[in-house]
Amino acid sequence: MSFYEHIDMLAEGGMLRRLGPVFARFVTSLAAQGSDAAGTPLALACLLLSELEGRGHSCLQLAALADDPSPMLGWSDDDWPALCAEAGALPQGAAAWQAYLQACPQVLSWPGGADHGQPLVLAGGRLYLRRYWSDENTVADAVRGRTGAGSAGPAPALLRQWLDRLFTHATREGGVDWQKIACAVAARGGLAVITGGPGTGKTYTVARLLALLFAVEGEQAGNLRVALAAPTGKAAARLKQAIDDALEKLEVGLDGALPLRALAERMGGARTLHSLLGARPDTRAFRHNAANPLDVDVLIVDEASMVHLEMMAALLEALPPTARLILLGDKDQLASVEAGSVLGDLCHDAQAGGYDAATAAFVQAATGQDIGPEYLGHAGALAQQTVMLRQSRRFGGPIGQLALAVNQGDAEAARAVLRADSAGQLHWNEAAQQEDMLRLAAEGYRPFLQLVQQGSGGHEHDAWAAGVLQAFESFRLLCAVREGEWGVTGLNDSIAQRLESLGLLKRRGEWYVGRPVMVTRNDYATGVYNGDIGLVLPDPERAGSLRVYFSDAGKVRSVLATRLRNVDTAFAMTVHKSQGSEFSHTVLVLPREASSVLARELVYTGITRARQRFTLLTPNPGVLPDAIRRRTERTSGLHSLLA
Ligand SMILES: Nc1ncnc2c1ncn2[C@@H]1O[C@H](COP(=O)(O)OP(=O)(O)OP(=O)(O)O)[C@@H](O)[C@H]1O
Repeated sequence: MSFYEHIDMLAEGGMLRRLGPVFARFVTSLAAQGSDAAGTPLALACLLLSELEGRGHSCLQLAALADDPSPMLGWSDDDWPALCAEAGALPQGAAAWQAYLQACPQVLSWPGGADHGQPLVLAGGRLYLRRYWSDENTVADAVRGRTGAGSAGPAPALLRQWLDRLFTHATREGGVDWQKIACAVAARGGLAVITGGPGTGKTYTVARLLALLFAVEGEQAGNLRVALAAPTGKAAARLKQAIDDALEKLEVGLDGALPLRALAERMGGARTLHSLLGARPDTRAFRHNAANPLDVDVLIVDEASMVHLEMMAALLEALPPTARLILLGDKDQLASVEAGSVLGDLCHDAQAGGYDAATAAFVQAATGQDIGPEYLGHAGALAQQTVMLRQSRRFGGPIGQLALAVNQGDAEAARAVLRADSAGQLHWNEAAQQEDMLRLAAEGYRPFLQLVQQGSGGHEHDAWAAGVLQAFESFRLLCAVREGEWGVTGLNDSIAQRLESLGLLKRRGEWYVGRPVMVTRNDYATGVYNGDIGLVLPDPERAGSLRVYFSDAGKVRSVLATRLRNVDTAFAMTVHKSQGSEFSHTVLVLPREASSVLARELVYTGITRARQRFTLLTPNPGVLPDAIRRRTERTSGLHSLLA
């Protein structure tokens, strides 16, 4: 078999993205040497690069080409050696690959090479698709510009005066109040990254930061343009609600010293990043960019772990240099579905701290606190603007212990927590059958479906729909994979069948009352975005017609069902798509077979979606320790660019 026949066959069999062979042929053909037999080392590199891009990596380390990337790709042991043999004489080792690629006319060697718009870029021992190379540089340049020397903020004494009033709770974080430090640090620069697990007070902190920024503005506070955003509508709505509530309480706590409620009202709603940047149909370009920047002084972005590289680059480009950016998120969660692991890369030093003497002195002056010696060091400028919140206020119980054990990669501890008595908060069905899953789903979805069946009963239709949407949020079934016996696609169908057999649903064709749907593609005409979740309910205006109801920044919005084209049923959804949401009872279903996608970050993200109850279903209990031990590594050059 020839190299190209082999890769076509792998693509046919689903082992490779279909794009890979097409891309490999396209790039090799550019140098007019592209008969199917020629240029195969480059074709091999393109194939691997395309495959990795599809799995969220922003580039390819040449070392991976020189080694066997099969474990990273989850391939069988035979395919890579076979492809290498078919590709002919290959460069041996990373240095030889470097020399070979540098000589290819399709590759821009950076720095130093002449730029003719080549599709590939070789930089720092990494091979990139040009787009990601450019995005990584945009992000790195913007981060450097926003964290470099010269960023001046209000005087530490002024910060101290307000911070002492805003943080009146006793310090509980082992003597260091990281929340207060986060506020001080964020107030002094053009960029701050605040990371922490669920319930560590990211929103609590950012509400106080806003109050602080308003306070130091004095009489000009009303002119401060603040924007709140998140990758999904749901996360945006949660952020807005939490900030409004916190500012309202703070105004009372400060005896009216700051008109925080009025300022919160002026801020307006929170938006998705797509809508903030002005996404347009049929183009990747946004309405807001460097030439038409966003009209903001402070931008707060929640759930930043979900923001992919391309979006972060677009956001930073559209942000005026004078504006302050605050990124909030949990660095340990799954990275974005699309390429990049931006928050993880930005938080490289967050755990260790690495604060230098200047930061320590500033923190002492602005908060009255000493950063413990264990957190001092010489990390870079970004680390000086990064704070990790370390104590969970909401997650102290068994769910929190489980999340911690998983995050630390301690499979034994995770098993022990799961098996211990947790007063009903944790449950592990170690040898789950489909029937167990169906029983749980019926029990979990019954309350919302009963509300649906009761109908609005003469009440205001939108208020009723809001209640149904809220009831739907109390339970969710999350899967690790899409396909197979324990994947989203099959489970959705079986759950719908079960609910129908129990008389909770009446399915008639694709659209039926009570069907939860997840939008799978941005649709600008109807204003729904990838990841939005809605419920199919009757149209109050037209008998027999159905609408899909979405919760949008605290309000209810609906779209005629037949206008939505790209949706999936969402009784079961992937852990990836559940990011940014929390449910009272979350059920995580792992598949029977271990795989490269089944990793620690996925299990951690699944667990931390649970507010009060977490149930784990494993048809094969052995996959759990395996998943906890495996880390998802994403290749990216961002950390090196920032170092
Ligand atoms: N310093 C504090 N003192 C008292 N209560 C606090 C403090 N910090 C946070 N809380 C409370 O703990 C709970 C969790 O805080 P918050 O919602 O801000 O966490 P979070 O990190 O944003 O969580 P998530 O990632 O799940 O959104 C809230 O009820 C909040 O009011």
